Amino acid sequence: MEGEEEDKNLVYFDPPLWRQRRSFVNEVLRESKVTSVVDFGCGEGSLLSFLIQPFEESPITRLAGVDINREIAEQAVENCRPWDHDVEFLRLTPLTVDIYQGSIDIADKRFLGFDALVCMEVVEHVDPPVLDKFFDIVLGTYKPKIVIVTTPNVEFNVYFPQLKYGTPEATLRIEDHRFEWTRKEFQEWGNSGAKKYNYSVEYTGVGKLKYGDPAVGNVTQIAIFRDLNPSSKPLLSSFDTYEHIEKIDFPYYNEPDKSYEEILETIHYYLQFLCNRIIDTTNIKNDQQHEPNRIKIEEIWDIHRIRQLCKTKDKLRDVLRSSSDFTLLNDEEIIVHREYHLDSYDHQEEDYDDYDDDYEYHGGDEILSSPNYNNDDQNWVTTTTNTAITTNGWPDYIGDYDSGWGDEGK
Ligand SMILES: C[S@@+](CC[C@H](N)C(=O)[O-])C[C@H]1O[C@@H](n2cnc3c(N)ncnc32)[C@H](O)[C@@H]1O
Ligand SMILES: [Mg+2]
Repeated sequence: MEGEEEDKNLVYFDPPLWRQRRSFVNEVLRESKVTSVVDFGCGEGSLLSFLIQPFEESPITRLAGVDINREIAEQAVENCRPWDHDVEFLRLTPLTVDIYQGSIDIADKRFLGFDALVCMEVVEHVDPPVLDKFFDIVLGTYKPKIVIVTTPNVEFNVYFPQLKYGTPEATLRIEDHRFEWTRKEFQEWGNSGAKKYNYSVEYTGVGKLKYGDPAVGNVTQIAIFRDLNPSSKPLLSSFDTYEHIEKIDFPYYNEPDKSYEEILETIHYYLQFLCNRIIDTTNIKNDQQHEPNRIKIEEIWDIHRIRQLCKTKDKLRDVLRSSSDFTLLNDEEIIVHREYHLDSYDHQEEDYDDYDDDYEYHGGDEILSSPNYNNDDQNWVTTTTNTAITTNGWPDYIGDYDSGWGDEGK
């Protein structure tokens, strides 16, 4: 920018480090297609709440967090509760979140069988006798498919002058740290566990400075362990228990399957708006190529209610194929052989009436219906909007709060 000199000595991370860490973990879990995740040393639930995502974005159905500090674990419970929009826009799959108070040097039977375990910025906070048990419990006993451990990279401390890294007066990033490892130390520790319990391990990290020396590495170092022998038996056979604080059940959509005819009726209902460009779910309004009766499958799929009814895009295609009102041009587009006259359309009032109470929590037996509009009958809510408001990450104020030990890499 003109007139502004960028301060090349500034230590800040863009995006903020807390976001880089959580996003990285989320990406790895997603690529690994895990459906259940334990957060070991979960703190106030920063990662857990980040992993609570709209149903179409994440296959995770089971989350658990454990922290040694009761108050902090109770905070995690509060941060992982469903929001109003989780009730308004129901997930297609169930999701439960269990929060426990307990220490990571204790094995609890209920933690066997999870796909993934994450231990983010925790190992450097525990004393040697606790850390000594880490691999026996995590890789030897819980044996998840994938384990992600993050911890500070002490070599990066050269960028925090106040820590006097490399001098006899060197201090750690925060007082509670028992140690901060070099990359070599972290890798020796990780390799020992991987070798003992037949896991592969790869090392990476997040958080680099724009003008920093790449040789110093990332501010946060990360190990990813993957089980090479999933059929081996758990090492420990005696278990203790963490104290269960709360089980949080997310409401989800579990209406019994509807017939093709019923689904088609709903599809026509939405198509009248799509064809007349009253709602536009994919922002193709300005696409000059667009013909009114030529609709992309993606546009129909973007409608929350259609996803509830069809569950998969393939089923949506099947339903469309079953009707002579449509020709599928390819797998991605249809031609609609019907004219919709909006003036004569009679609003589906009965659905509105049911709107407020027509949902239920996981486990009940009432049928769910989550119409895809809000209480204002003029105001149609498309999934594009919907996704934006159902992203269950941190509210901004928690992001700010978190930056205390996030942005500085602590
Ligand atoms: C720096 S915080 C990290 C929290 C969280 N993983 C995150 O990244 O947002 C370290 C957490 O580890 C927890 N902790 C420390 N020792 C523990 C132990 N032995 N067992 C379980 N949690 C522990 C602390 O209470 C604290 O919440
Ligand atoms: Mg720390």
